[in-house]
Amino acid sequence: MSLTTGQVIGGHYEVISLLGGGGFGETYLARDLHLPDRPNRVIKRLSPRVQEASVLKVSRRLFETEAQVLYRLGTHPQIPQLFAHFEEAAEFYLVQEYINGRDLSHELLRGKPWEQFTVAILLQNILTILSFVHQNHVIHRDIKPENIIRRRDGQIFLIDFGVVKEIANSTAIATGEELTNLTVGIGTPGYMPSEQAHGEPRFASDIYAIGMIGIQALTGIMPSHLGKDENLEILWRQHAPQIYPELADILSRMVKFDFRQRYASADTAYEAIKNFCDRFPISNVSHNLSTIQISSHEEIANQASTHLKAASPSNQPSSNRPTPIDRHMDRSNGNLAIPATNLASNPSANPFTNSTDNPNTSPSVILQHFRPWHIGLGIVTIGAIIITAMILLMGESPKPANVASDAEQQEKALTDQTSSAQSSQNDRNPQNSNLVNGNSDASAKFILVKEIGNSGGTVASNDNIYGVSLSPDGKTLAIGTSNQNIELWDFQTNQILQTFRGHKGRVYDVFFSPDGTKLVSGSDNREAIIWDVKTGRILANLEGHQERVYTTIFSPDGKMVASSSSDSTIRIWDVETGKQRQLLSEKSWVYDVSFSADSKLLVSGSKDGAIRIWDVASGKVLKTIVERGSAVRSIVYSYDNKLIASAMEDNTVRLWNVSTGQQDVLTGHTNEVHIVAFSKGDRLLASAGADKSIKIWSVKDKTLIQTLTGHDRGVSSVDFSDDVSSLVSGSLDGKVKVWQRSRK
Ligand SMILES: Nc1ncnc2c1ncn2[C@@H]1O[C@H](COP(=O)(O)OP(=O)(O)OP(=O)(O)O)[C@@H](O)[C@H]1O
Repeated sequence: MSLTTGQVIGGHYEVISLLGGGGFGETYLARDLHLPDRPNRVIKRLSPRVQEASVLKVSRRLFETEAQVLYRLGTHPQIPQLFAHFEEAAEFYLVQEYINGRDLSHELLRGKPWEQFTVAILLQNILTILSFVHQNHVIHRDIKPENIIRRRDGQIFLIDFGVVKEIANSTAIATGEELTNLTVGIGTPGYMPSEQAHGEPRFASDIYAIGMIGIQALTGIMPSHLGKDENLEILWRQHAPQIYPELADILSRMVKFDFRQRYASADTAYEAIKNFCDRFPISNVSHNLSTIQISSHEEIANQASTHLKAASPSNQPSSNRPTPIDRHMDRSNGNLAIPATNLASNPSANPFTNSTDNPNTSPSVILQHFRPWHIGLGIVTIGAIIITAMILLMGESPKPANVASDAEQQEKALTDQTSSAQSSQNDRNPQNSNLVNGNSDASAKFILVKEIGNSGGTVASNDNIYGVSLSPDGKTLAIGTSNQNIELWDFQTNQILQTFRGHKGRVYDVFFSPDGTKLVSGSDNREAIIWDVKTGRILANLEGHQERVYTTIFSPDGKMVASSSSDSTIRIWDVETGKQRQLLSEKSWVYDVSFSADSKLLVSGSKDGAIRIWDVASGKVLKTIVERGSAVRSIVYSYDNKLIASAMEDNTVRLWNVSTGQQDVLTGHTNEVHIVAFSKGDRLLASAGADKSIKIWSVKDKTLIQTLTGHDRGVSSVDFSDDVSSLVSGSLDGKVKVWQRSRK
């Protein structure tokens, strides 16, 4: 007989409602009357079918054993905690933590495939939990979307261990060859491999189930609707033609018919996905004023290694169960797994719509992110400002440690300023024609003067900066962050001015309109948004991209926005109406685009190496400069439109002559180059990327002037101030550095 609402069991658990019932009993939502705030609990009732004393004795022993396993498993931050177990009236009860959220079946919608890196992150997340489960000698045996709950704050939980059994044979565990005798009938068709269906589940059976969830996410097709080939392998790849073959290979291996051909452990499957993410960074883009780079592998590695550490049994003794604060901190990892598709199509599924639930916004959590070194950083920053001020007063230039000696070898740089460049600068932004052109000093160099955004904002130490953009008047700095926020900072006083909240994914790009009144931004959640800078109001949601948006830029006339995406399209939008004007189709991810000064042309750079010039009005390709080659991470028109600079994955920077197609190859970076930016007037070119350095080049001489070092991770974005007195750099290290040009 079922329990009824209001019934109290175990002396203090009051039944609220029936959540469900499986072959082993029922599951109820209840509240604990003994605790002050009467917290919700999940109660599982296991009813032995036979009430004979001898059978009950065996059942009791099994229940006791299983409860001990569940206590252990519940020490993982992504598995519900087991609070109690008891027997009442010959029935067995488990009292578990209630996970307030929705299971993944609400996100894995038919016909709505997820973006591949979102899937990769989700799989890594689940595999880290599975690693912990397997280290505890447990095969879950029923991993499916219904048994993965996403809590309201975004964290993923693996549930339904009612069917798990401890595996006795520990020697077999190491080989992955163990059997268990309590398995028949457990599992769900579609997610259950053949060996499990035949009563012989293995650790690799759980890997199969996770692989099938990945395939479901990538194809939008229910596993039971997928066919099999003559070798009984799942036929699925043709349903996800857009994904990297390398990722497809990993998924195919996870779901191999023969369990011996699957990954040997959750850890090895996890490693394979991690390596994939390392090899294929999500995106890197740049444009003519502000530039961005997304190198998700670094984040994924960090997040996942955090999970793996947490997953290690030695790190998870029950006495060390994460505190509520730990769990808050852990939430940010779960956040990344939110499917773009789902969030866009089903806003109610967004666990962050309730801002009070977002741990990143609560002062206590911001305080949690505060570290002693922030004080040190503040002192260093203040010191740097004072020293710089003294230097400027005395007309002296320091030789900071982070300015490489090659800068000194390039003393002759920054010469030969051409008047044509000056006039093109003025053409491009007439209201700025009286700006001082900082290039008149032939020996000027950039030195680090301060860092922005380290206190008072929302950026935590493990967040990444993807985009920086200086307003045309040089007073405001916009920062696009991995925590989904855009921050506006007073560039002079280093005070935060505003935080724009509205993106539901990592903000990959930010860009001011030419008059500085608007900002456009793009995110990995397919969004592009135009904001009113003064009020922070959303002026337009630019809806259409099917995958992450790498670049969002205004045309120099301020009338259009161009956006580029991993959906292999470039879209041109009307700023006034927010409507799409043009859809330009590429053959692979478009990392970056840049407008010509007259707003009539657009140059694009893509993952397959294609560099094309498009006619904005007609949407036609006017010229293909390169058809295939090294991936182009960033592309930018010079202000006089005579040159195009590109940042390449082959560690080079290239300068293309637009009329002849000839190129100069600038070498010096020791890793992928992710961004390039011309200074106004086209005398300087800044490049930066995975080698953590920023290089300043003389455009005329094609020589290296200076190398700026100091960032701890890849540099994602750079922007010159219009008067070329400052250079701002943002990095995956979560820092924004300001480099000022000083007289020597
Ligand atoms: N710890 C939990 N927190 C929140 N909801 C839970 C928790 N455990 C189970 N649920 C929810 O309770 C419902 C019933 O769960 P249960 O585990 O009994 O699954 P079932 O599918 O009905 O049975 P079976 O165990 O046979 O799979 C499901 O909707 C599940 O999402």
